[in-house]
Amino acid sequence: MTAIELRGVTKEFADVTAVRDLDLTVEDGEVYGFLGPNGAGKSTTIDMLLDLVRPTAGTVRVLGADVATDGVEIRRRTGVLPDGFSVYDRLSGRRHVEFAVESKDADDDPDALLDRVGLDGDGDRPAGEYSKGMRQRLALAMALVDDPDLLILDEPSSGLDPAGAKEMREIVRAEADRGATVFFSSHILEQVDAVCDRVGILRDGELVAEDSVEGLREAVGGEETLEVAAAGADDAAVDAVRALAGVSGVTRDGDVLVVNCASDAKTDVIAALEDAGVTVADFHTREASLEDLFLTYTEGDAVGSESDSGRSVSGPTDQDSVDSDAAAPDPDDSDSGDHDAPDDDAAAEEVDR
Ligand SMILES: Nc1ncnc2c1ncn2[C@@H]1O[C@H](COP(=O)(O)OP(=O)(O)OP(=O)(O)O)[C@@H](O)[C@H]1O
Repeated sequence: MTAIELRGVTKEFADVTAVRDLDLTVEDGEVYGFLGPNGAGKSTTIDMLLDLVRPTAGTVRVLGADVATDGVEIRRRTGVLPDGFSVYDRLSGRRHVEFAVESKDADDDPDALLDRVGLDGDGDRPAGEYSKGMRQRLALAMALVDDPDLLILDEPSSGLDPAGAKEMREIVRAEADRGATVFFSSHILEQVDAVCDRVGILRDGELVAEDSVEGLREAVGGEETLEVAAAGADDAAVDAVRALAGVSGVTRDGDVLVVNCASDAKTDVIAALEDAGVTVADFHTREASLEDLFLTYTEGDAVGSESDSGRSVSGPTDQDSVDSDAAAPDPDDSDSGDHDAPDDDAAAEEVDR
């Protein structure tokens, strides 16, 4: 069975197309890393999986059901770690987990879940005293309630220290071993390496690559990163480099141009810069890191180009938005249902983030 299936999904907010004609399939039991730079459309896609935002076009199916009509059943089987999780300051961490257990009518031991996410000993403290990383751990404990068939984690490593990020990866792997499907977003490729079966890279709302991390590496194989100290390089010089055969991306890091290119294109790069009147003070190559790989897919045309996507990128607006405080439980609201999703009749047309 497919755990997640998006077909031709587009989401437009006023003059911003956040997601564009997206086809995406995640199979049952897969760990899928959903990557992209800031503003690529990851959270919007996740909001559509949760029916917090309705697509402008296309269909969204989760766990074999239509999110628009079967939201209650889907949410019962799904654990969510939302972006920007907010806590109830005065309530203890344990009370948050208890609430998640009650809202799913489950029988998990809250202390066992707190223990699992490394919050043993902190369960009695008010969550308002928790650090950012502790809040993230708490959100994960709540997402794990009732052994969900699908875990949707939005930037789960955000705020975690390296040990916390490693523990998060171990939990993700353990959940997959149990048979759960895990879909999580990140803008850091390192965090999904070693834990994801497959990675999809989103850029300007479109899926620009989808493969295992190893497959992505192979796809850009033979590439090297050339760092050129070229203080005087203007946009025309950068464009000349970008136009060369064998060059897949150019970014600027201060006075240094970082060029992803085939190894036999290096001399052409230097020659093109010199032809453009640029004095090359120094250059060297470095091994492709995961970060380079990510940049190759997401920022290949980022330097010196006018908005090449044709997309107007403005900040979120309040237009047509509703306030959706879906992240934290409301212990005073006995009808509030799952902590991680709105009631059906409250399904938000748009989310104010
Ligand atoms: N409610 C909204 N109203 C208007 N524009 C929005 C709204 N929500 C998102 N957008 C826009 O849609 C685009 C994608 O945003 P989204 O939050 O989905 O990106 P993201 O990949 O999750 O980014 P980040 O990594 O920074 O969280 C951005 O241009 C953003 O400004």
